[in-house]
Amino acid sequence: MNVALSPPKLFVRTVPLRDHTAGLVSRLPDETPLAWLTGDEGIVGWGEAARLDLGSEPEGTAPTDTTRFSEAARRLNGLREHAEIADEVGAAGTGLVAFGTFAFAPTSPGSALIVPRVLVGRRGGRSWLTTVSDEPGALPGGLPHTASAPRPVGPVTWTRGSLTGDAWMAAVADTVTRIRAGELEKAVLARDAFAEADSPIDVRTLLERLRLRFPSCFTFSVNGMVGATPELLLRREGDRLTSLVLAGTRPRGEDPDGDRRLADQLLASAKDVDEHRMAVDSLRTALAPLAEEMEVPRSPSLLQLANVQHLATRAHARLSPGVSALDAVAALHPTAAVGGTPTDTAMRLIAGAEGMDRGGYAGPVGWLDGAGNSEWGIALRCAHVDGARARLFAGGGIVAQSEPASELAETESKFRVMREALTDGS
Ligand SMILES: C=C(O[C@H]1C=CC=C(C(=O)O)[C@@H]1O)C(=O)O
Repeated sequence: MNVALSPPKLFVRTVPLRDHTAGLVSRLPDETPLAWLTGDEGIVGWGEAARLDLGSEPEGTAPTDTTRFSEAARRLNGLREHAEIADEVGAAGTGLVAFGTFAFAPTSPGSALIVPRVLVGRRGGRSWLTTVSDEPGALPGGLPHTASAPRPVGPVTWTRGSLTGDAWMAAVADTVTRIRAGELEKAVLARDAFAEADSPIDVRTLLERLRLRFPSCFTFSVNGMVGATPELLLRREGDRLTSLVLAGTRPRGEDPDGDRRLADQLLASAKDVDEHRMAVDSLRTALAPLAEEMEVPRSPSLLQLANVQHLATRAHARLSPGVSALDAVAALHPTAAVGGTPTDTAMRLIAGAEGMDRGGYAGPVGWLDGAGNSEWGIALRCAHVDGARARLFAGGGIVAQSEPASELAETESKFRVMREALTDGS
């Protein structure tokens, strides 16, 4: 684990921004853009006023170890205590904001919190600009640059992932056998795929395509992880927590009748309802010790996206005094929508069966401000983008009735999100 040096003193200023016309993505320069967007709203940032890299734990560490989250909280508090903040807006996402991404497994590298030099936000008809400087009085009152236009991605070459389709289906079959033998109830198995463009991928192009095609999802870019996830691990506003649990999937139909048939099948499928129930149970169990009140609907509803439809449960809770967003993230991750049931057994199975390290895939991704407001998605429908290369991820929940070929098809539907973002219009 990194040992924190004395945190830098940051001078933070948030001012209202009068120009509401420009889209948030169009504000971004092309280098290492930070983003959390829902449709036209959200926050974007660039530059690094502070970067907290959180180390990985040694092999053999318990798969549910939460050191990276407590380390993040401790170091972020250090930054906040030293910061001088002048916030003229005072809304969720103003003042000292950090974007973050956490690895799925405690032993994987890549967890980091980043405080951008510049942040632009928009929500509910208000826009704001936050600038972060190391010197008092050095804060610009307006936007410090004009962004260049996003570049098209160009031709992309695809190569297969860590496992072939057949090897991955064999891993699913083996998992089903272990589930039927009573070793566990559910495990979520994922696969990867690689794309290589002929020049560095402009993340802003991906962000714009993703937010337009998936306006109800959370389109993100943090530390190389880029995607549009439908799954909200948690939103914290004051003492209120909201979570959107997803598990259970069908593709979208070719026409309205076919689509409705697939939706009805999903809602009536004992296999999918059971898979979903386990994800909701894992949230309820993790949240109970942190919450004074909890409201979790008894049965799931339907969430339809451009590529797939899911069983969905929106849960609400009032957090007990003193429970921070990162406390809740540490408690909730990994839900059984990305891990399994029981969690520990599923995490060990995942580490052995997938033939790859998930990195930030299926880990928490999001942001938090100094007032405790925060949004964290589960990094799904995403890729790790590094220069001209992108590594895509997709997975599915495996239960006793799962069939390897349909699970493989489901991962293909989920890969479409990033495949199309990388190839649309080129
Ligand atoms: C693991 C993924 O999706 C999860 C979220 C929604 C539905 C899921 C499912 O039906 O298997 C998964 O639990 C993924 O997109 O890679």
